[in-house]
Amino acid sequence: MSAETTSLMKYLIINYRWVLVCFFLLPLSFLYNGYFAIRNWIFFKLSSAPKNHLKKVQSIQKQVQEWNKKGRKKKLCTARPGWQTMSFRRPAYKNTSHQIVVDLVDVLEINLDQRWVEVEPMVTMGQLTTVLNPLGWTIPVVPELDDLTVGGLVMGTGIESASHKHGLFQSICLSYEMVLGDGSVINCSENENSELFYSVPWSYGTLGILTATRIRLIPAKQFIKLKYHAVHGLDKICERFVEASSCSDNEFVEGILFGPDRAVVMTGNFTDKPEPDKINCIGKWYKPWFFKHVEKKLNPYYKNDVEYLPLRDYYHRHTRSIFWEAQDIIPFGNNLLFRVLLGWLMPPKVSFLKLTQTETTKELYENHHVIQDILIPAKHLHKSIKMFHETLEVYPLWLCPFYLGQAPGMVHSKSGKSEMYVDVGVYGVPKVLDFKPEKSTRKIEKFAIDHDGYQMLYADTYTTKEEFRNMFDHKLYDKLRKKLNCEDTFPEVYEKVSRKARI
Ligand SMILES: Cc1cc2nc3c(=O)[nH]c(=O)nc-3n(C[C@H](O)[C@H](O)[C@H](O)COP(=O)(O)OP(=O)(O)OC[C@H]3O[C@@H](n4cnc5c(N)ncnc54)[C@H](O)[C@@H]3O)c2cc1C
Ligand SMILES: NC(=O)C1=CN([C@@H]2O[C@H](COP(=O)(O)OP(=O)(O)OC[C@H]3O[C@@H](n4cnc5c(N)ncnc54)[C@H](OP(=O)(O)O)[C@@H]3O)[C@@H](O)[C@H]2O)C=CC1
Ligand SMILES: CC(C)=CCC[C@@H](C)[C@H]1CC[C@H]2C3=C(CC[C@]12C)[C@@]1(C)CC[C@H](O)C[C@@H]1CC3
Repeated sequence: MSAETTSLMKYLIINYRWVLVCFFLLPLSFLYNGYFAIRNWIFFKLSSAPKNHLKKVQSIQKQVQEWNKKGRKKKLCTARPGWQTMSFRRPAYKNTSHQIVVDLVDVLEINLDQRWVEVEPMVTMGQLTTVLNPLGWTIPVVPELDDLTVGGLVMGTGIESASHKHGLFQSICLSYEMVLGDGSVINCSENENSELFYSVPWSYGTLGILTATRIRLIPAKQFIKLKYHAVHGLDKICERFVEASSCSDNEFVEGILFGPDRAVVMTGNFTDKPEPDKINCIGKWYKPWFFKHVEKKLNPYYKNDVEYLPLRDYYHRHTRSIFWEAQDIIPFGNNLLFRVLLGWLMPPKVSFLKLTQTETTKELYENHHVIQDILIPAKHLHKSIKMFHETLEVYPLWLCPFYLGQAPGMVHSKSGKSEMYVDVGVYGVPKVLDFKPEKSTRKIEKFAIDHDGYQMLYADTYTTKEEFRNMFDHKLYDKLRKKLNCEDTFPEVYEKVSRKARI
């Protein structure tokens, strides 16, 4: 192909990706989701899920036992296709691993007396809210994006705007059922095999295969009363955000920084008594993208600083626009006409976007786009925002507070006492002229390490193995790896998440 043709192709792929997305990926996403909704519903009406679970776990045990009999030639990972995982990259290690089929996609039991729900690891956040919310219950932390799986959230991490109260996703899990490298099944919780229980989070499936988990339930009301606080000036923004995060009356706290000195801090509470004229069904297909709606609150003209959002609309408020990523995929996606005509098909499935992205798209995102979540003690919030501005100048920034306790494991507060942390989510095109993926990311990683912080590992990590072990506490993890003979069974976490492990 001539150079002119190649550059024309690249131009079209980059500037007209929306054609593929709107005419193919949106309808396909709708059909795919529709199929699974019906399939789930049938399985639950038949209440077949709980009965099948034991058989499905035995099939995993059998796969592991056969792998053992054949001499444990390759290390284990799940057979979930790499294009389906909620991260920009694909796991390269799957091609050289022994893949275990983990077909565990169901909600098993809802125990309202003891207030827990038992789910299989491939259950998604969308599935769980569909099930629980109509019953008047919820899990305390509901990570955004429908397609996040419980297994991925347990083995990696999960966060949302209730995390300042309830912690990261692993803090709401009561127990895990796992198949170990020798094919045995083990249960762990705070009171049973507790060292394994605390080692599972952030272990990325390198201690065993998760087959079920019990998650705490709390009563849910049908609306969230959401207050928008427009704040100007970085000092005031940090002060207001940290104050809101520390206020126990707030059940939900979130911030969106629209520029170095302007933000909207949002505080929310459950309610069943909405003021009718202030109900905003923000999840409706024709409604503006949530972050765009929030941005308008910066304008003093928009007086309405209190709204009532239906619960599921609130939980998935960023899903339709994939936070603010959809604007780089469908630039006119927030246009009223588009929303009215095609908004009901949004969002395109992240996995389909990943499956269909060309080398050109990938290169564009690699060199001109950042997707990172850095977890920093709240006392360093001001410094971290300035660092992000100097290093990247990407806006909006997502600010999500979370309570980080002292529990042992790879991620815990490093100050000797529980403290408030903030997830600073950076998703977008850097405006700085000297952005270089590796150099800029390593600068952010160093800032995190130097300030007792962490990096979410769905994102690219350029840390060396030594820096990685410096960021994440491997003491208990190494002990369990040895105790469970994981050395020749599962790769280490670093071998699954490092930049070299993903393509
Ligand atoms: C455990 C469970 C899992 C579910 N998972 C999904 C899902 O993933 N996707 C989806 O679209 N809908 C799911 N549902 C929703 C279900 O299909 C109903 O729409 C929802 O439970 C509303 O309940 P109901 O009041 O109509 O009565 P029913 O659903 O008939 O439930 C009455 C009671 O029976 C028990 N029960 C019902 N179904 C199950 C089951 N499958 N397993 C165990 N106990 C059950 C529960 O205690 C429930 O409260 C689930 C429901 C339950 C209880
Ligand atoms: N709001 C939020 O909190 C958000 C979080 N995220 C990120 O997305 C991630 C989840 O993505 P998702 O696609 O659901 O997960 P993935 O499929 O990406 O899985 C993440 C890791 O968990 C391992 N894993 C998953 N299921 C099992 C299991 N049953 N047994 C053993 N190991 C398992 C995978 O191992 P293997 O490679 O062997 O399959 C993989 O290493 C989270 O960790 C989080 O970092 C992204 C967006 C929002
Ligand atoms: C809230 C937290 C903790 C994280 C949110 C992360 C998400 C914004 C990203 C996780 C995976 C990302 C992918 C994309 C956009 C941003 C995420 C959803 C793409 C859809 C961007 C376009 C590419 O072509 C494919 C990407 C797949 C992963």
